[in-house]
This record gives sequence, C-alpha cells and structure tokens, in this order.
Amino acid sequence: MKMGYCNKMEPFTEVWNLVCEYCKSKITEIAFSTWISRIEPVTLDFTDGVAVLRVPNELHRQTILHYYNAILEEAFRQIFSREIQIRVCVPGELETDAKKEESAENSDNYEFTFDTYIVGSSNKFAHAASMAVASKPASLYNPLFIYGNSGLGKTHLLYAIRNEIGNTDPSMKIVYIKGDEFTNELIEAIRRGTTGEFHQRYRKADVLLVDDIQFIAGKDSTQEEFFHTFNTLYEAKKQIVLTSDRPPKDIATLEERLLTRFEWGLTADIQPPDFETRIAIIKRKAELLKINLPDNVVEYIANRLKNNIRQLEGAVKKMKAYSLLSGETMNIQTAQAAISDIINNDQPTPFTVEKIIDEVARTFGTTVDDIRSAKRSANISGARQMAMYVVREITQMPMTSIGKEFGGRDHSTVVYAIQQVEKNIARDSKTKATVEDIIKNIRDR
Ligand SMILES: Nc1ncnc2c1ncn2[C@@H]1O[C@H](COP(=O)(O)OP(=O)(O)OP(=O)(O)O)[C@@H](O)[C@H]1O
Repeated sequence: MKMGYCNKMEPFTEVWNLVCEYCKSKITEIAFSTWISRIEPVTLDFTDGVAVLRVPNELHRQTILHYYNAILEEAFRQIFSREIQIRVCVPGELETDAKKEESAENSDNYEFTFDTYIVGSSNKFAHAASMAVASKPASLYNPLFIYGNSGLGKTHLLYAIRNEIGNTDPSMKIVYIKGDEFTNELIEAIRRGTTGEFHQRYRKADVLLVDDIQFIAGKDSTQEEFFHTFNTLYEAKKQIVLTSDRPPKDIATLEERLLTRFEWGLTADIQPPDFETRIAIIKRKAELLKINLPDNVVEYIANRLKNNIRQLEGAVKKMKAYSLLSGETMNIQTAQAAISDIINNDQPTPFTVEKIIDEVARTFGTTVDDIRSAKRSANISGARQMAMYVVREITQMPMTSIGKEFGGRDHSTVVYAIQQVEKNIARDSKTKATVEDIIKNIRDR
C-alpha cells in the first residue's frame, strides 16, 4: 500500500486511519481500544521522517513507547515503504499547544489594572490612594508610598497606575523601575561614564514608579542619586510612587533626608487579605483562567493560604495545569496537591556565597569581581570585609572555606576581616544597620 504525499501533513487523519487498520489486525481489540484508539495524530513530516502523536497523559506515553512503538513504526513502513519515527507527546508540550497555551496564557496574563484588582478591607486605602494618583497625577499625594509584605499586590497597583495614566494621556512619560535595578543601572552608568543619560532618563519622567525602594537603602551613591532625582521631579510637580516591604522608618539604612521625603506625601499599607477577600480573589482568578472551581474547593484554598495573594493565584494556576495535563477534576484532593506544591516551592532558596557577595557589592557600589579580586582600594576592601562577615554570619562556613571563596585568601585574613566588621558594628550604629539591611535584602530577593 503506497500513498502520494506532500511534505508535512497536519493532522494526518487519513494516514492515521490506515495505521489504525494495520494495528487492529495485529493486536487485541482491548489493547487497541485502550491504547491506540485514544491517540491523536498531530503532524506527519516527510522531510524529517517523523510522525508526532498526542496521548492524554504520561502513563499513556510510556505504554506506547514501551509496547506499541514498534508496531506503529511497522504500520508506517507498510504504508509508505520508508522509515517514519514516532514522537509521542502529551498535552501542553508541542508548539501548537504552546501557541494555544500562549493565547490561554495571555488570558492568564491578564493585565495588572484596577479592574482586575480585588478590593477588601486589607487594601482599600492603598487602592483608593492609587486610583486618586492615577486620576490626578501629582496633585493629591506626592509621593505615594505603598508598603506591605511580599505578594500582596504592590506591583499590581503600580502597574495599574501606569496603565491608567498611560491610557488617559499617552503623552505622559511614565518610568517604572525596581529599586535594585536602579542601583545596578547607576553603577553601570558610572562605570561607562554615562551618568548624564541616566539622569535624563529619570529626571525627565512625568511619573516615576519605583518598586521595592528598600533596595536602595545603605547604598551611598544610589541614595545620593535618588535624592536628586526625587527633588528634581518633586519640584517640577511630577508624580512619584514608591513601594516597599516596610514603612520608611523601618528601612534601617535609609538616609534621613530620604526618609523625610518619603513621608511627605501619603503612606498607605497593604495587609494580608481577610477570608472574604481571599474567596473573592480565588474566584476571580479562576474566572480569568476559565476554570470552574466548586465552592468547597475555593474555601479549602482560602482557609489554607492566608498571607500571600501570589500563592492564592499560584494554587488556581496549578489546578488549571493539572486539569489540562491529566484531565483531573477540581476537587479537594487536587487542591491539596496544588497547595502542597506551592508550599514546598515556597521554601527559601539557600543563601549562596555568590548571592551574598552580589548584595554587598551593590551596597558598596562595586562589583562581585572586585570583591573577589586582589584590589585594595578602601571601598573594595571594606566591601570585601563586609562580605566575609555576612558570609560567616549567614552560612557559618569555616574560615578557610570563606577564604577560598574570596580569591584564595588565607584563614588569618578572614579572621581579621570579621574582627574589623565586628569592631565597626560595636562602635557605630550605621554599620550594624547596614549589616541588617544586607541580610534582609538577601533573604527577600
Ligand atoms: N487585590 C488583588 N486582587 C487581585 N490580584 C491581586 C491582588 N493583590 C495581589 N494580586 C496578585 O497577586 C500577585 C502578586 O502581587 P504583586 O506582584 O503585586 O505583589 P507584591 O506586593 O508586589 O510582591 P513583591 O513584594 O514580592 O514584589 C500578582 O499576580 C497580583 O496580580
């Protein structure tokens, strides 16, 4: 049996019917109906000699690969008198699926707007203030300082402000930046001698939105730069919105002059959502992801994930993924699995020496390479001593191993460095605050 063919068939139903006929003649009816009849033909590519088949789940894939691969290849050989290799995929794996997923994703990736923000007692003040700022930039609260723990919707509000202002007045120059990126960009600009461009970018904004401003604290040149940016914008009556995980007064190494400025406008906090708000959020996320969650499942999730909206959203997404991949229904068992995945994934990542040196480098306005190098300028030596101290504090690594991490320095150098930092901590509160902020930033990152 031979067929004329073009290079790629998508899907290849006719050919597939022939393959099925062949298999039926070789295996039992039960085996056929259990395994072969549930295969979906996806593409047949003659150039590569590959047939892609889709099966409902991983177990099915493994069975086909182990027990039916040979017979399927034989069927193709009979039909085309040539070798065709079989590739078996499960839903979600293929490009076509990727595209479908992408469009589904896009609907998942709903925009961070005021429309998609659920308001409850825990966030209504921050929400109202953000709406006010978005409707009349720089006339009501300037700066607006929003703070709250991770995953409670600070970034969502910043984006909502950006979207709202951008839609109302597309001519507005809106700049969004994260505090640590601001630091990185500044260090880079100083290194390349392009600070002029850096100033322009931020000081010419109509609206400046800085997420996680706490990351600039303790970093002298960044704070200096931000101070001037702030003043320029404020005096030109431009809107500034800042977010942080703490209120200004709790950012230990924030310069006094910045602290005062951050409190000039309005400070609004976001607390963890109450039960009703959690229920509303889960339902809304499920609706946006186009999945149907029974009320008992919604309540089950709301009773277990209380402090972080990102996790609530993660649970709903996980449930959708389970249902797409294995056709599982939305019940308490699936919710249980989704939640335990999230809680397990939520374990803090271990502190690596790299991560620690990176944060210290940022704080001192230098680089990881410099800290690990033999350079001896005061700032780099100070950063190196601090990095050794923090590595010891966090990891309890032996001194000799710490030495190796810092360009092969010996035990006594590490001991000396740590003693120096200890002395500084004892005699000035700024060093102590710097250490605390560095450790907190490493944890939060
Ligand atoms: N009130 C809300 N209504 C709807 N979705 C929300 C709400 N609050 C947070 N979310 C969603 O939760 C997720 C986490 O929110 P977001 O990233 O804004 O948190 P964050 O406070 O900026 O956290 P981090 O400090 O870790 O950056 C986002 O997907 C956001 O859309």
